[in-house]
Amino acid sequence: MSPSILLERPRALTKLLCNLIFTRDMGGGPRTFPGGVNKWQWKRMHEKRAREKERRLLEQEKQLYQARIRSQVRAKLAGKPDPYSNPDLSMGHGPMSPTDHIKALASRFMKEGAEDLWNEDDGPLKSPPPRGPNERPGFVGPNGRRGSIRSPMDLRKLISEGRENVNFTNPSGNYINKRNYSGQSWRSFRRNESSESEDDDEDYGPLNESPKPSARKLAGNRRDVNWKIPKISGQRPRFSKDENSDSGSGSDFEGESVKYFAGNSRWPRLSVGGGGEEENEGMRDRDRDRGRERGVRKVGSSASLGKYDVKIKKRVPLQSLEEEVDFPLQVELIRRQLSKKSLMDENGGEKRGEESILSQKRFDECGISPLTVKALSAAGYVQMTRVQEATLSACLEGKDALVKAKTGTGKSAAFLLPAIETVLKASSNSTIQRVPPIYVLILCPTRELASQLAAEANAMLKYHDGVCVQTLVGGTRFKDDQKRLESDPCQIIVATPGRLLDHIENKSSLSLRLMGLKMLVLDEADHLLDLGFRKDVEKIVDCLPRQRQSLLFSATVPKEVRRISQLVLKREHAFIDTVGLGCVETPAKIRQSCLIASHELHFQIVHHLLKEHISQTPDYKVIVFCTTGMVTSLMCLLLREMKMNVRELHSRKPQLYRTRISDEFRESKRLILVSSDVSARGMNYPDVTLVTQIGIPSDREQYIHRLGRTGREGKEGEGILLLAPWEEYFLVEIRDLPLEKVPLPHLDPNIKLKMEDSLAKIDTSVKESAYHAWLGYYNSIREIGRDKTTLVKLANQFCQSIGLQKPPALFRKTAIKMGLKDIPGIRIRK
Ligand SMILES: Nc1ncnc2c1ncn2[C@@H]1O[C@H](COP(=O)(O)OP(=O)(O)OP(=O)(O)O)[C@@H](O)[C@H]1O
Repeated sequence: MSPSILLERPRALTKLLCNLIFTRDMGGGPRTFPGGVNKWQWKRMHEKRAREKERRLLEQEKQLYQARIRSQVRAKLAGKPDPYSNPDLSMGHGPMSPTDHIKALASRFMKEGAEDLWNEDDGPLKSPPPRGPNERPGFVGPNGRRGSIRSPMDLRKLISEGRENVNFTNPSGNYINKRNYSGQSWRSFRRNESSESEDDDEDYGPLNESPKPSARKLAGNRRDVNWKIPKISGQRPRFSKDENSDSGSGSDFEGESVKYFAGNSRWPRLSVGGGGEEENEGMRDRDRDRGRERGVRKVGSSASLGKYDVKIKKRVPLQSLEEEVDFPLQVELIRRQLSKKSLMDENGGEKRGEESILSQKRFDECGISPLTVKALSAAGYVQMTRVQEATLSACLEGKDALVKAKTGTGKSAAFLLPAIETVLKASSNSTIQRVPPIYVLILCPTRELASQLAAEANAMLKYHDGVCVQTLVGGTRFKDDQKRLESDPCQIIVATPGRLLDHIENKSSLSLRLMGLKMLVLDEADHLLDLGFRKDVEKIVDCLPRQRQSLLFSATVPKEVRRISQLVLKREHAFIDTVGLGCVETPAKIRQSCLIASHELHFQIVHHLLKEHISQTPDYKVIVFCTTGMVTSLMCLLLREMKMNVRELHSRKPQLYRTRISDEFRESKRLILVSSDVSARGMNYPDVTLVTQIGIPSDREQYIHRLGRTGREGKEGEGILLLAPWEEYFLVEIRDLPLEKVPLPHLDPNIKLKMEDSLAKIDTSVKESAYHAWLGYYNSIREIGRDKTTLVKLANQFCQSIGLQKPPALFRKTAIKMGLKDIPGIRIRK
């Protein structure tokens, strides 16, 4: 439309402007529907048309039916033979007799499984009122109830004549399914209901059941309980909270469920709460009465059987139930059942000696280089582990993969072997290049893990001359990295994201070398794709060639990670889960227990647990995980004061020290490592006998990884989680894991005094830093960090437990950042 036309035709201009404004306001795309309507109006219009069409068709059917009855009555009055009783007519294509017509309708609608054909307007919404002895349907008696002049056709008889397996009425006049009816009282029938009723398809609602509940209504009324799809037999689809339900009533309900009853004439109301059989019966009567009072329509639509429509049971629409029940919770329940089962299986397997992580397949059968096989044999690897067997062929084929396998099952070798093969293949294919390409990049979250992976890769490369690995991790001099990279060109790099990004952003030659990348591996992928690392990982991935193979490995793959893994993986990647859906994610041979005690007892309890473990385990090797670096430091100092053989490892320590301690702990026995989360993931310290976690881990995944430092390679292990009472909520997150709550041990009062003495000897600055770190850690945990007042109170409890008289002051800036500035109990530094 040219501008001049618009100026000449102001209406066209207005319309165009309206369209523009309208389109923007609605946030939709351009108007593409005829008649100037938007998509919603268009949709509504079509829905309305469809409804009208349906109504018209039903009206036609009704008229046809009435016409048949009229002609039959007329013929009868005129003394003529019933035109529809003519067998020629009824057998042929002519109009049917009313009886046959009803029979036909009945067979169409009343057969088993045909309930799906019933539309929402079918049948009476309320059960027919109880009839007096002289009352008949259709006749309005003096009491206002309907009766009938003529005896109604006995539809039940009609149906039962033609069909064996149809519905019968229960003693209260409601229909039940024949196969469920045994002539008992309705209640006792339900009680004695056998496993026959286990078939969901046989679960029907009562005669006067309202149609399917409105999704919105149900959702609106839903409370945070475990909803269960109820098993209902010949009764109103009833959901009730399990606590009061009569388990002997044969209702088949387990756990909590929703009670759902006809609260208004059309839609059932959903309520949560107790209510046994009696209450429900009473409810039903009340609903019936209410329906009567309001003159609820008692006959169905024209498509129904009119007053003979004694349909009483409408199958609970399974689809709608699936929508209404809390689906994630249903999944969770199933998961838990599977967990239990798998745990039992695993325990059974244990007994049969099936707990080994090894598979039957040998490395020399899987098509990897013989030199690698030789190196593996030298390292004592002959057979593959299960995860290696499950992943190796897909990885060697060049597929992208996301792999989940339990801790300590050999994931590192599972990606290092294909990585080495990739280098060998690429090296043999390439010509001499000016900048030696890096073929494999392995990202991992910690420096110690990077060193460990590089060491493992080097062991596998023992007989491959010319292939080498380098690490790029923080805590070392950047210039040294650069020199190393130049003097000793490598094909495999193991890096932590931060340091690698430094190199990429510094425009070192590394960026150029990464252009030849063939394979990217993310070890501890879920952690690397977590908020802390994701940005760096995204930036790194942006600098890598798109034509590459990507492998993601972890012992935990939460749903969000599965989704965002697409950042790195190709769409058609393989997801290899060797844990199995619904199976316990922790190794079966780790005994897990939990202790709940107030903060002031924590140090004593830790001391007691360690002493006990040492006395029982001559070759003990223990890791004590603390929430933060400074709390780790304090714990280590305290245990050292208590004359225990401890080392500390956390990010506050210089890298050289960290490496030394890590190596020492790997090689040693009879040593306790007090560590922050730097040792939580991937670290393979052999034969750790006990892992203790003090305070809540940052999340469920972190609990699993920390615990996984023990019980590796299918060996036995022990894990103890020590929580303060207010931290107990965390147990819900790990409820599917086999954790046993144990009572508090008896604590020696002398140890308490000794502990207090030892605490007094520790420098106040360490305790103050521990308080600040504690506050920062828990402030970042959603569940408690939101309630600042409570958080500060709890922090002050912790403060007292570490022997500080009053909480140390915070810098104003820090307090503001943490949202704690005006919270009572917080002291601000002047
Ligand atoms: N094929 C094999 N045969 C024998 N031992 C193996 C084999 N593969 C791996 N291992 C050993 O199993 C142990 C655990 O391996 P690894 O550290 O790779 O586990 P992981 O699954 O990566 O654990 P995490 O989830 O904690 O990172 C190591 O000691 C390793 O040497």
